[in-house]
Amino acid sequence: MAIPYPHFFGSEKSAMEKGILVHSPSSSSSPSVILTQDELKKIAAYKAVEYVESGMVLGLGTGSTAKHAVDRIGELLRQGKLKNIVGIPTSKKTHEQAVSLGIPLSDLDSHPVLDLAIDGADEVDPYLNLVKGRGGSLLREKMVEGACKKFVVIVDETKLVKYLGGSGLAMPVEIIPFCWKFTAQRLQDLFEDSGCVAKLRTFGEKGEPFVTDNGNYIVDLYFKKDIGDLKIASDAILRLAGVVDHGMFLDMATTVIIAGELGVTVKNK
Ligand SMILES: O=C(CO)[C@H](O)[C@H](O)COP(=O)(O)O
Repeated sequence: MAIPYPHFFGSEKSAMEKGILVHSPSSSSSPSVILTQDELKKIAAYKAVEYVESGMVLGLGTGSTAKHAVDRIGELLRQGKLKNIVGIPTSKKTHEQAVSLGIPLSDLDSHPVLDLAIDGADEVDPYLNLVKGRGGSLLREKMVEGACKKFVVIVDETKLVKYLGGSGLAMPVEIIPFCWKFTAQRLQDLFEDSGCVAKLRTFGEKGEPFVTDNGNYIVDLYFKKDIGDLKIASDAILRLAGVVDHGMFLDMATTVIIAGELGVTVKNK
């Protein structure tokens, strides 16, 4: 059940202190809350940071939701409320953000086991399987988050889907640049029955290929129908030479925090 915002923050006043817009219609004793999508992301992120304890080795996610969590960790370190944190960033962008906030950083070579990772997601299914990587960082995210004892996912409610691929938006696959058209075609053929269309991710007016932090390309898969058994789909993609990894994060999330219009819901595995 969702915890409504004023209750979630302790009171309407403390919700406002945290920068959350709360309206109390004079005709009603129960206040309503109007929140932007970014405010919802921030609420989920702040809730996740409550799981962080001093001395932890932390996976730092990538994207607009994870950014709020990293900012909050930096703030708590600055205030002395958290101490001895070691962060392992999941992208160059998050690395830069963490450095700017003074968060001490390390890597998986030095810290192969992490206490906790916090990251956003593009889709969350009812079994807490995820699609990630629309921000292009899926490979490092999967490496870091796969090495964590706990993986807390933070989303606003628009990310909830009945099945992965169900949003109609991209399911990213990281591939090597060599003969990318060949690999993209093989990926599309693999999911022909689901009406799959594979598109190279590009950016800018000239449509340059988007290049990941690892020097690879991303092919986005769009499905018209459910792709069925996710483990079978995952294995089939990973068997293709030329594929590095895909954005399905199966059975990895231990907790998902969902911020919605009516409040925050925490789902545990
Ligand atoms: O997987 C990711 C980046 O590779 C992001 O976590 C995902 O795209 C969600 O992003 P946002 O929080 O901006 O909605």
